[in-house]
Amino acid sequence: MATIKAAILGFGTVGQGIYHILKERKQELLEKLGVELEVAKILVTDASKERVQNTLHLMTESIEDVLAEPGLHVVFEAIVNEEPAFSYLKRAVEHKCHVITANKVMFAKRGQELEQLAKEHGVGVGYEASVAGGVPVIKTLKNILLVNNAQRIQGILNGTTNFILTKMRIENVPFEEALSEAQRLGYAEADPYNDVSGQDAFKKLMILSSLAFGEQPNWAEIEVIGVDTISQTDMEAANLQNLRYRHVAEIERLADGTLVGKVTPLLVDNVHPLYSIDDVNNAVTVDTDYIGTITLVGPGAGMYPTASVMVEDYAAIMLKGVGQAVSI
Ligand SMILES: NC(=O)C1=CN([C@@H]2O[C@H](COP(=O)(O)OP(=O)(O)OC[C@H]3O[C@@H](n4cnc5c(N)ncnc54)[C@H](OP(=O)(O)O)[C@@H]3O)[C@@H](O)[C@H]2O)C=CC1
Ligand SMILES: N[C@@H](CC=O)C(=O)O
Repeated sequence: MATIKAAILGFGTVGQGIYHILKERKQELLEKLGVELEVAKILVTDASKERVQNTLHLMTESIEDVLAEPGLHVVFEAIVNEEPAFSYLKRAVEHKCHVITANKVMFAKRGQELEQLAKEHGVGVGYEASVAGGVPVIKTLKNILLVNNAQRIQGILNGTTNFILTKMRIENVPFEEALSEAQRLGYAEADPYNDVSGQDAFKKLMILSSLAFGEQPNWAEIEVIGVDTISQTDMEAANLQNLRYRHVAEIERLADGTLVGKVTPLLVDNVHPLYSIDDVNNAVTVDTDYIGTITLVGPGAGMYPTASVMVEDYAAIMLKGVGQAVSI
């Protein structure tokens, strides 16, 4: 039986989730993939801090140390921001490792470059977790857009803001209190500005745009408005009219070929498809020419939903081969 070595970059909510799942599903992965997956290195900024029992010996603060691990086969990246994440994954790819990322800030900007590099080196890139947490929107789009053309994508792409809006509406708690709860539950970004300002949903929308339309619009032309402008008074007024606030990201290809998009709070009525999407859930609706409209719904953030789709990405690369795992 072959043992395959994995490294985890970042050991917060998502990185720890990957570690737990690889441990908990060791036997199932062995049966399904025919290999034993062993976490050989974990990269953090402070290697002296023990986050999970019996992992101190795996910790390092150096990417050189990670890449020096003999037989390293896959790198799971769950750190934050474009850099050093992109440079680390670039080096991992050049090292002939498959790379799996949850980092939408990096992937929105450098994803296409990373995929090209991976192709040249014959390794796979998984990025399901970078959009809508546990909702399998990336693999669904890859599967249906071989024949169908996407016309429009609309959705709730941020779990934290949907959680906040739901708590404010149902429990009448102030914005700040709902945000603290989202942070405690591991939904919010290290800097929650990205969630509440709409920047996190915007990056996810750009990743979907690359996949669905083969390109991204000019970022400067996309209007991005966060939920931090919504007060409890606004929420009460909406409630009285049986309307609900949703933070909606959308992008559409116009007849002249132009891509137009926006990220903004929207008041929806009870016949709108996003009306019933509460809590940390996300929803993504895709209009296509042949299938028509499909909607995917599920947890948009959190340790296990996010980490599990990263492990699924790796399993898919192992089972189907690199050609099918990388983006179309
Ligand atoms: N939380 C969620 O539900 C989801 C998160 N994501 C994405 O996954 C990524 C990780 O998120 P999350 O786990 O919540 O974040 P956390 O803040 O919980 O954890 C981040 C981890 O990355 C480490 N880290 C940060 N910068 C560096 C660096 N330069 N070098 C080495 N390690 C570094 C931190 O180390 P240290 O502990 O030493 O500070 C920490 O362990 C982000 O890109 C996020 O957008 C995607 C989908 C869902
Ligand atoms: N902070 C993000 C985490 C997942 O991408 C969110 O709340 O959606």
